[in-house]
Amino acid sequence: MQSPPSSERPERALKSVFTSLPSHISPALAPQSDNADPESDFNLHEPEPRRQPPASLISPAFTPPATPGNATPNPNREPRGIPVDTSKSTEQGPQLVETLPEVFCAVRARIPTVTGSEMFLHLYQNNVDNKEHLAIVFGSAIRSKSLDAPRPGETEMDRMIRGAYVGRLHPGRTNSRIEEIKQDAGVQSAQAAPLVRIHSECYTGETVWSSRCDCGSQLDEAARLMSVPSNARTGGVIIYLRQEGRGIGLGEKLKAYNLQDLGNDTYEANLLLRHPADARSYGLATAMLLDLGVDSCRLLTNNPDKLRAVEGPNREVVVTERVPMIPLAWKTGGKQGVRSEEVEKYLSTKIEKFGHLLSRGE
Ligand SMILES: Nc1nc2c(ncn2[C@@H]2O[C@H](COP(=O)(O)OP(=O)(O)OP(=O)(O)O)[C@@H](O)[C@H]2O)c(=O)[nH]1
Repeated sequence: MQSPPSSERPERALKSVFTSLPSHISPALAPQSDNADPESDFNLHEPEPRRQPPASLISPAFTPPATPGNATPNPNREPRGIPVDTSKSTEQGPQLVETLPEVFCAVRARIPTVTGSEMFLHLYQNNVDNKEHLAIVFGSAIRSKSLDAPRPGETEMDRMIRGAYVGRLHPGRTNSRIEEIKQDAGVQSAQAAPLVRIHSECYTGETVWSSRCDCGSQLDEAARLMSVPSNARTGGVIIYLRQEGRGIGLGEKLKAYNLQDLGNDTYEANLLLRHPADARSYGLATAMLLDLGVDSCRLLTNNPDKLRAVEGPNREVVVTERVPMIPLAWKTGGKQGVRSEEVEKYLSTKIEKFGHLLSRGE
């Protein structure tokens, strides 16, 4: 069932949630008016404010993404891309940032993974928050423009230490070979659209084994798909955004979990805490993709809001295909992935209330 556009959903849902508030929930939690509370960390109708996030939203200093899973669930049944043309969409989409943030890749390093595949971890800084957002890049042809650009006064050793080199580092190497960087950039522009996943940080699902959601196995599966030969040819990127708990932060997400144990779903729990059902934005992802030379992509997602939001306000990045993100437990008949009563409810809520493009038969 297609749910209403995201911009209409919160208010409508608020009414039904608050008219049926259980007696143990304080009426103080209810919003004071139809508009978002000006004191609130988030406003449903305004673009994300350009200021330092409150302390409660700052994620732990570094939450490393889980290493990719090492088994192939079903190599003969990889999800097939579905062509999309978001420019023809008549539905009201998600709220978009007006201008793209500025991003800057400070450093990258080669990371060999436990599966044997290799990726380059790119650490980004930006002008809208003080978090270290990451791009996990599969394949050597996708390169960051801001990383490769020469920096004043730097030596060849400086360049190699911050990862602005081509090929591989080895003991005794003395040159980052700037000319080859330019050649690589030319090759990149001729390539087909790479597979892209925009992943939002989930400390509970990726690090401390939570079975309330399938975020950890989604991250593993995205990394696995980027390494299969058909995708390895185009290269792949996982943009890892530090917007924990759909943007409400870890502390608030833990409160939401307690509200879920009290009988609310993930959607209602956010509203009871006076947050939007989904407080994320994707302007940083768009800007990071552009910095990586990716102006069209095949996007691995079921989330219709993400599909349009990642393109940016002026369709700076075009999504040519949507590749479904099928839960690993469904795909493998429960042999891999997350299985629990909670994750089933989490997935049902995504479909029924967030309008995710996923059905039980997949
Ligand atoms: N507030 C809140 N956030 C949650 C909950 N469960 C998971 N999350 C967060 O949801 C985010 C994961 O969503 P994603 O997998 O990136 O994206 P999605 O909207 O589910 O869409 P897909 O691309 O189809 O997976 C992470 O930031 C998690 O921390 C929950 O119960 N409440």
